[in-house]
Amino acid sequence: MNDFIIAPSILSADFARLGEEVDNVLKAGADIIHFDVMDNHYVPNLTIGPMVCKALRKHGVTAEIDVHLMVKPVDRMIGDFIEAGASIITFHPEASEHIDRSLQMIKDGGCKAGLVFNPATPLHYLKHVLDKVDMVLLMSVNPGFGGQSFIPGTLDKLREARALIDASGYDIRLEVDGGVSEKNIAEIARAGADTFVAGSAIFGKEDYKDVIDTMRKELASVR
Ligand SMILES: O=C(CO)[C@@H](O)[C@H](O)COP(=O)(O)O
Ligand SMILES: [Fe+2]
Repeated sequence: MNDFIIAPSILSADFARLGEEVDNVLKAGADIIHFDVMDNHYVPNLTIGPMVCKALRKHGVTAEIDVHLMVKPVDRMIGDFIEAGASIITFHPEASEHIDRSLQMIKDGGCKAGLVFNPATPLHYLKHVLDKVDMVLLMSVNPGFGGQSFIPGTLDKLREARALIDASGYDIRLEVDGGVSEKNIAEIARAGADTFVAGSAIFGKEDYKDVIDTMRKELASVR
């Protein structure tokens, strides 16, 4: 896997041609697929569930599927996504009654586990579960919709999260989600992110390879 991971969010893909869209974006150089699950309860939008994840696997997708759960309660969905072929499952700490248990359920199912932090959610939820976390995802927009603008304060939070992860000694990826594009990806990487979710910036363009190549060129200037 690349040092920097580009994870297109299929929220901005054409759902009527989802299998083809995923194939195309992977062929264009994406590393993994970001899969946004919204329940119209934890967030004010409704998207896709485990059946769609399973369908992508059946279609032949072998890349990692990074499932971002924006649902409450969380635990009921974890088993279904493990069974559906998820590779990484992340959830928001406010949406789980028992964060340690939810993380353990994901790990027991053989998936990588992660916590997602909304722009105003403090990082302290991490402190006692660092050993169970493979991914820290910082939201750089309020969750619920694609196509929003990157909240600049996320850069400081990324620096804080990077320091915390490095000090922990654990192998934890730092992902950022919301308003990421070829224009700001280098600055975001310099703040400490290594995994980049981008929905509208990729699927909003005709040529996915061109955007992903530009993102990689920008990232190459960072390291
Ligand atoms: O989780 C979410 C939104 O809640 C994201 O994954 C969005 O889908 C990102 O879309 P862009 O901001 O990149 O358009
Ligand atoms: Fe997401």
